[in-house]
Amino acid sequence: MFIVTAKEMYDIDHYTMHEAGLDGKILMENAGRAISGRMEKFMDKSNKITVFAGAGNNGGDGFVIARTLYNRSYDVQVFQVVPDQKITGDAHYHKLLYLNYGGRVFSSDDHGHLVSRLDETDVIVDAMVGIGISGKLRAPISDIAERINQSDATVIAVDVPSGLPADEGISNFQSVQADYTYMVGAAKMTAFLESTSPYYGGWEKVDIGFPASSFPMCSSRELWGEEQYRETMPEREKYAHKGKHGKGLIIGGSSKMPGSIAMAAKASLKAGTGLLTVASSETVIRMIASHCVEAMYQPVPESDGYLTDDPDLSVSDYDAVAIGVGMGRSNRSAAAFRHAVQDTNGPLIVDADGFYHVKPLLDQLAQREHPTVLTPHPGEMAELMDVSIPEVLKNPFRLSAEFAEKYNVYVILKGRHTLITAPDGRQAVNDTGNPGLAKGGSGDVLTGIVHAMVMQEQGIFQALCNACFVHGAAADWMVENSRACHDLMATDVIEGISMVYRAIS
Ligand SMILES: NC(=O)C1=CN([C@@H]2O[C@H](COP(=O)(O)OP(=O)(O)OC[C@H]3O[C@@H](n4cnc5c(N)ncnc54)[C@H](OP(=O)(O)O)[C@@H]3O)[C@@H](O)[C@H]2O)[C@@H](O)CC1
Ligand SMILES: [K+]
Repeated sequence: MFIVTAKEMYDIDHYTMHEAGLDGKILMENAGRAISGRMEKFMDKSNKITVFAGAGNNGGDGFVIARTLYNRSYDVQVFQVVPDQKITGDAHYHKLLYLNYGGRVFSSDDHGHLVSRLDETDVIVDAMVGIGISGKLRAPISDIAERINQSDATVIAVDVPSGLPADEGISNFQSVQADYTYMVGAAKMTAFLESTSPYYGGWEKVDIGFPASSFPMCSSRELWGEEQYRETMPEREKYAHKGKHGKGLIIGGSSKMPGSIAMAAKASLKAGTGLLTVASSETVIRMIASHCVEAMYQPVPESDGYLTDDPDLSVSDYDAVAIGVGMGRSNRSAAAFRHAVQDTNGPLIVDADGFYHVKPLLDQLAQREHPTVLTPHPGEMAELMDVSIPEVLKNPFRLSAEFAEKYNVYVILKGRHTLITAPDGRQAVNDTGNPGLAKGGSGDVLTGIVHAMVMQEQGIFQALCNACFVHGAAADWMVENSRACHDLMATDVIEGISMVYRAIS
């Protein structure tokens, strides 16, 4: 499923109508039919349905929904939230059809009727404003949005909840709070932002006949779910040997944080790494070796509990190197970090305290011949980019793309909707995961899975998307079967990896 901005959606729309030749009235018919069909699955004929219709094509969708349900004997009333003369074009055509079929349209200025109808309404359809919004919701629609939000009825939003644009970057907004949103044709960006996604309620995309080829032409952003995982995840070959699945190195750990690297190592092995070496101080290795007996261990010198550089550590011998987990922010480790950046001869994954060490080296990353992968959460991303955390949360798509392109890195911006970005601008939002993952250790486990995935045969971007998918799906499996979000531990997620591999292949 593609994720679009308003401009991209209008480009898809323009291509469909002017290149492919499908009439806009038919697109609108398809949108309204698809949404009313979905609504019928949870409604019965005793339900009273009230449609709020605006002037644009979003309102036009509302008139089709009203006509379709009215024609199937539902109790439907439409409240028009703009004067008659504002309804033009395809929306006007569908308003007339609705009237010709015998439907009735009321003005939302008739407050008495509006209030009494809302009192008896079971289902509200919000078709006031769609992706054509500009600025904050204006009166009288803003007042109606407030009334809708106070009502006990189930609120169904058409395309977006009125008040939300498709694009990221907003901070001052007022929106309808939907129970469920039917997004038309493609998912909209704001369905994945921390501040705006709750207004969508549950959601799904409805297909209305846009040509399949128009989406990749206009957007390079996808939602990554089971379908994409199944299509791209390589199968384990029957006669493969351990060398075929990657010889990996993880560097990190400090005496105060020995567990992080243990979890990353375990997750890497569980996710498929063929041969794994863990480079850390002897103190750390003593603490963790019995917890991950399958790994090999390479002691490096330490100072005051932090690892220091070992010039003899041949990082170039490994297929992929992950560095940073549990490493701490001591300058004693800076040389070890530089060593890894300069000499790694394959994908390099940087996480956690690694960001502190990588910041002065960002220009060097841009020169690396092999992929570099950074896996920050929003706080770390803000530090890397010298912006505020709210700024990252407001513009995750744009900032990730700018950073990835500037420094030639892949970025995994972690969060409820983890966002994966390639240096060439491709982006994917991971579709799995649950609040149980908001816990210490989750990131270490993800680093381990990413480390394993980049060594399996698949494109690097797909590898990162699949790593995020498996991480979230492992957590989902555990929460569905044996844990709750409250007690899910990072080590449980490692166990869950097996279940994902067994269940989905
Ligand atoms: N062919 C397609 O693309 C398809 C699109 N489809 C549907 O069309 C939708 C896009 O339609 P669209 O472009 O007509 O814009 P739309 O969202 O109805 O908004 C425009 C209206 O909003 C108003 N308005 C603006 N800002 C406002 C504010 N702050 N506060 C209050 N009002 C505000 C603005 O008023 P004005 O500024 O003109 O006075 C104007 O009346 C899309 O989301 C999908 O549902 C489907 O039918 C399938 C095919
Ligand atoms: K809407």
